[in-house]
Amino acid sequence: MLDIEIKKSLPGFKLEVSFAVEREILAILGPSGCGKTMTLKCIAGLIQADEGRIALDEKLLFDSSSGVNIKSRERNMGFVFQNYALFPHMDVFNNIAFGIRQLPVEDVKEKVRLWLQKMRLSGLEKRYPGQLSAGQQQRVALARALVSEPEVLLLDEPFSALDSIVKERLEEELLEIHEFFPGHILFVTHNLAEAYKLSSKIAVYEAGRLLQFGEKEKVINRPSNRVAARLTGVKNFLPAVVQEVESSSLNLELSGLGTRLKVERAAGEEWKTGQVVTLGIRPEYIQIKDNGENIIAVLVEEVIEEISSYIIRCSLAGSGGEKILEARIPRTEAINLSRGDSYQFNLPADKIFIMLE
Ligand SMILES: Nc1ncnc2c1ncn2[C@@H]1O[C@H](COP(=O)(O)OP(=O)(O)OP(=O)(O)O)[C@@H](O)[C@H]1O
Repeated sequence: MLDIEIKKSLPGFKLEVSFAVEREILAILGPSGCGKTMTLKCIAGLIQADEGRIALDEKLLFDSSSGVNIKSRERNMGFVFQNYALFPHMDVFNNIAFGIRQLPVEDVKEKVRLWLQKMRLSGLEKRYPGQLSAGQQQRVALARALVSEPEVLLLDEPFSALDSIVKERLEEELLEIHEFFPGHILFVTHNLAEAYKLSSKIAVYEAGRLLQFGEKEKVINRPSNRVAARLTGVKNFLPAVVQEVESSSLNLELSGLGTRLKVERAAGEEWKTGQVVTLGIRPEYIQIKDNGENIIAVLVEEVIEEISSYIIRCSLAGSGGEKILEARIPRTEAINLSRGDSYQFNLPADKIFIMLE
């Protein structure tokens, strides 16, 4: 287990996070400047936290209370930086060999050969970083980080500078690496789709704080608060009042509209009749349907065509254009909508989540 508790203050910025990962891929997701890179650097020992504790299984790497601070190079971690940070004056072979240069020459050759092969770099060992494509440079950076068989792989926006085809291939390679890499992988991203595709857990950051941490399904489907919801792509928030609390569901009334909606109750959540809440639903979970439960009348405000879906912005009927809902409907659904049309949406009870704010 990699167990992390970090506090670090800089002028105008404070990072305070704690979480633990267990040999899985964790995505650290959040907007620019929220402390994602700083977290990786503290874990790697490249910068020192002011307070806290970092433990890798039984081994204490950092502990401010007992003064433990293991040197970066002794932490057994591989770090891949956003801009690859390859040594420009070294060829591919020597870049990859850098972290194991203390080993006997034959061992170095064998290990580098293995990683050249694994990362599809065979034949490029004599090239310099300036003679490689961005994707090749990133594969060298990954090989360099993994050749020393680290226990932790830290990736700082590893794919952000790549075009979508190269990025997709490298994402698949990362998933393959994970199959034979027995350690922990932490990767920083501000791309929700990438976080969801690659990780099993997601940590959502905002301004140096951890807003939510957990299984990716839970983070996506049950955001803990409005900011975490927004950061994970939820567009729809509506005020409501709890009308009835049943064992596995709740009945809500949309404030100011009187529309009743049924919501599945998540395990462990306690709600009371009369409580004012905010209801949230992701645009892709809204369906076009005019019968069954949770049908809501809307007025189309805007239709945007994307490659695979229509983004439909609507106002709730009776709200005077005040309450807006956004739906993402697959283009496989034959719809013919334009601004001003009246329509009906279905908000599935198991896809709505509710929050106190
Ligand atoms: N050496 C430093 N001295 C002072 N402030 C710093 C230093 N390094 C980073 N910061 C500040 O700390 C905050 C967190 O930076 P960090 O690089 O961790 O952000 P990030 O979430 O990785 O952002 P991005 O996605 O833009 O890389 C930012 O406000 C940044 O300006």
